Amino acid sequence: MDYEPPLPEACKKLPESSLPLDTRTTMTMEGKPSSTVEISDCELPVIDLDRLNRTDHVEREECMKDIIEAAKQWGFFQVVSHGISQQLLQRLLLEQTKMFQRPFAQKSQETSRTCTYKWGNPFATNLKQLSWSEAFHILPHEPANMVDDHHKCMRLTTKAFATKAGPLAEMLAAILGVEMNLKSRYFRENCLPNSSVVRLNRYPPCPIAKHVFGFMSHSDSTFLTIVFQDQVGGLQLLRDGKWFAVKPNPHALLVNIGDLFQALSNGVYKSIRHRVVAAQKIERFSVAFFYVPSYDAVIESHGTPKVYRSFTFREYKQQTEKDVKETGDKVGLYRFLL
Ligand SMILES: O=C(O)CCC(=O)C(=O)O
Ligand SMILES: [Fe+2]
Repeated sequence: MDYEPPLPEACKKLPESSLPLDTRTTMTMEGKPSSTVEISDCELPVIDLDRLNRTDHVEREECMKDIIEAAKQWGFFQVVSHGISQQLLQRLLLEQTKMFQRPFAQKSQETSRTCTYKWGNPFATNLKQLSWSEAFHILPHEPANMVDDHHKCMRLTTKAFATKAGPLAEMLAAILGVEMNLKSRYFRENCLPNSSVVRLNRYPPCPIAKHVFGFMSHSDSTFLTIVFQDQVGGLQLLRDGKWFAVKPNPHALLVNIGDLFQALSNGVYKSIRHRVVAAQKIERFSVAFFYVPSYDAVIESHGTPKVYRSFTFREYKQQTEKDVKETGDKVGLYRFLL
């Protein structure tokens, strides 16, 4: 199909990586990824955010405690009653599908400051680093250069989603910040709507799913990430040295702690490595909302003794981009250890 990025050709140019056993998966009848014995499902905490609206303050505080505990113990959790309607999420999925169904040649030209098309990993040094996927990186609140009607609908829907996801992220971040006596205005001042980023992800069917990931193992360079995924599955997270599959929950959004919150909390909240296993016969879609600050924001560890030195978000981005260019992967927070 002329809309597929040339992932098979990119694979041929890369050496095989020796994948550890735990990365193997088998396929179900429908070609969905399913775990072999090495990978178990994990029951991520599901937090009902409606409890924050209760008049009973004990209920509200219990809910905040659950959020804080999930961020400490898991670094990943699910939220329901999150305030983003199913209608909007389904529209986003539809618009995203249409964007990806345009010819590859047309998608590749999408390189404006506010919307960039990416596929694979141009800096991969082996198959394990390739990422069998394509994505649009969008600055949802910036004025867009609307190329066509598809584009226009996708941008408007992405903006509507970000308009809801931003305040949701800010509320969760503020709750998590209380635990480390962070000033209540820290996130409001540093994470303005126009610094957030949305990534629309598509994972094409992958004939060599045993040799390549849909999305290589990584942690997010964010405070928080909010993910909406379809029902295909494939997301896995690393916990106590073992990979676990995250079962899609149609009513929930996923929330994960990113590197910046791990640094800010002096390592109390965990930015967990995660990856996506490719499916052999079906495509998968997801949308990630990245809650990040402006480039000048200072990330300073709150705790003693400090584990990380202070850095600006600009410094962090520059360092991770340099590492990715040189090695195919980012080193991340390790670079900022004291
Ligand atoms: O597709 C997913 O479920 C996760 C995507 C992801 O990890 C990311 O975009 O950073
Ligand atoms: Fe991620």
